[in-house]
Amino acid sequence: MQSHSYEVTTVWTGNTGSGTSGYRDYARSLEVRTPGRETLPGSSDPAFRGDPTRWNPELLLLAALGQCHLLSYLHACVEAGVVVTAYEDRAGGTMAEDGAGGGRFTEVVLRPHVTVAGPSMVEAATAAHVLAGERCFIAASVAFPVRHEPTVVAEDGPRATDAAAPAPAGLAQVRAEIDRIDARLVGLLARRQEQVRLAGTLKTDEAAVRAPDRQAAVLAAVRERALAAGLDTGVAEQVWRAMVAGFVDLELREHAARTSPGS
Ligand SMILES: O=C(O)C(=O)C[C@]1(C(=O)O)C=C[C@@H](O)C=C1
Repeated sequence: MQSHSYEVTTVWTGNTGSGTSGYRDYARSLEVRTPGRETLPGSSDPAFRGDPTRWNPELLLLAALGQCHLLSYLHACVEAGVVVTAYEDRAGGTMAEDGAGGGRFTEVVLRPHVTVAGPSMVEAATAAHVLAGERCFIAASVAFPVRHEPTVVAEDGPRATDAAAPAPAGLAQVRAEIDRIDARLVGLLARRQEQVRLAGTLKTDEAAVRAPDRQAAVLAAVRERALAAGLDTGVAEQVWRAMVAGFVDLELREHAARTSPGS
């Protein structure tokens, strides 16, 4: 498992001369610094004597969740073949005080408004928010629900009748694109094969190689992804069944070679 480390420096800049001699005697100003970035002016929420022109921790928490969802979402859209052309999120959060000096966020709602290149992408673009929500590292790290109220629209005008739109592609052009996609798929399958081979070396017998439960889990996951991406689930299932059968055969051949007498 890969891990990543982060560091920021937070410096209080609000000593007005007498330090924290009294609740009203100091400013809440601070600076958040990290090498190579602009310094972020921070403060507390104005409800707690903060400066309304600076970033408070509550806003930064919303900003972290909003950024993280945006970035996870764009990636999920690439995988789903969805072309996003604009994204704007208006996130809101509720923090409740507990009456004893503490408090906690009870909920954050993200309201991303997304524009995609064409009407055929709207459904998959809406579904991609679910995957993005699951993958967002920051949402996965907080102890309150992060809800999504997304809206997705397609860019104006039916593309095919758009005067500026390119002429419909001929069969040769379409086939050239299919060939390019196939070339990428072959590369991905070669990478998959490496991992499958590795898995095979970690298995002790034929039953473990066949692993029907794992095959069912792979198919179920692919079905969900296909639904989210707008890929026909029947096509996805046929392709994956055939592909996994091929890899099981490969693993069985290699397993037999490893365990045959004299090998
Ligand atoms: O996950 C594994 O154990 C694999 O070996 C990979 C794989 C696959 O191609 O997805 C191949 C053989 C198993 O029957 C199950 C799944």
